[in-house]
Amino acid sequence: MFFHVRMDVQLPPGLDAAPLLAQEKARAAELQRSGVWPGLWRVVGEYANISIFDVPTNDDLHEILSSLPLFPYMKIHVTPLATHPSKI
Ligand SMILES: O=C(O)C[C@H]1C=CC(=O)O1
Repeated sequence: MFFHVRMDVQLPPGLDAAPLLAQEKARAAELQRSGVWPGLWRVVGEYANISIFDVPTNDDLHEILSSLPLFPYMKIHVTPLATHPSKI
């Protein structure tokens, strides 16, 4: 099942984010290599991304998103995707 996910990152001022960003990058790479995170784009001009996740259930997606080291600092909006009847 595909999900369109937008993540907006808001780091608190004064936080030393370097270790967190390194952990996030490693976790994102792991999830991309495993195939569950097939799409990841930066939103131009914003500290945000648009992602596609391919996971079996809502619960799986929640588990993955909440495992991200930046999860406490992101506003996340999820759109579940269904097959379009006109898709060939
Ligand atoms: O930078 C971001 O958009 C937040 C997050 C998503 C992937 C990643 O490496 O960091």
